[in-house]
Amino acid sequence: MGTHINARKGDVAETVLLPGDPLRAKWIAETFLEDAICYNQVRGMLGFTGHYKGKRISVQGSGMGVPSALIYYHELITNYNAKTLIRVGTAGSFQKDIGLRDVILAMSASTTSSINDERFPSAHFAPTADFELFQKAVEFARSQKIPIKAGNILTHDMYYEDDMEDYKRWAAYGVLCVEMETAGLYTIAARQGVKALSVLTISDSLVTGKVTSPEDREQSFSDMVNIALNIA
Ligand SMILES: O=P(O)(O)O[C@H]1O[C@H](CO)[C@@H](O)[C@H]1O
Ligand SMILES: O=c1cc[nH]c(=O)[nH]1
Repeated sequence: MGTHINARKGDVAETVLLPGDPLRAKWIAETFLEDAICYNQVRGMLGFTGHYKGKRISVQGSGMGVPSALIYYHELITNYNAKTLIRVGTAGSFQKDIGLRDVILAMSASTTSSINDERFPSAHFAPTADFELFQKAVEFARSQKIPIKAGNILTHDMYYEDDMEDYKRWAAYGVLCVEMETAGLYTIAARQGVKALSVLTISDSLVTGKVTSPEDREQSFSDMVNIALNIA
């Protein structure tokens, strides 16, 4: 039914959690969802649908970077009728008071991606979170005493830069952290009239050089998943 997601129309829930890593999708489905069924294996980009507290939820890997992620966001919205898209991703800290495993809500996403240059020649669209989802996430995190920070993040096209000190330009403007998909998510959500929010966990720090393990990135960070599932 889709080029990159091969499922039947009703196989995907209206609410979809979106990690970049397909194995994080599998871990979320196996750890948090009841009766989870795998609906997609095309290119190994696993997608599952199950139930959380009685609500039908899907979780779909999206790959790394805006071009890959937009393929999955587009097919989920236009082929499978997804209405609420919540990214659950990792990010690198730009600020010294943001450390490993801290949870970040992306209110907006600055970007080095050129996806909107054609849409808005000589102008700049500001990709922004859905207010209702954002507000619910803040309320849920406070109720569970999960510390969060919220603000502008950077969606970068490159993980490895020539100058790894370049982050300081963004940090000076208060940008909290870097990842690689949210600006694409907020842009397509705005265009298609659906809700989107990115909930991120800091997996490494560009300030201190500290990193988490690959296993951590795949299989931990349950605070962000709990936030995403409970606002879904
Ligand atoms: O952990 P995920 O969701 O993949 O997100 C981050 O991790 C990847 C880079 O390691 C990029 O996709 C970036 O956005
Ligand atoms: O894109 C990303 C994701 C995690 N950490 C980074 O430094 N960059």
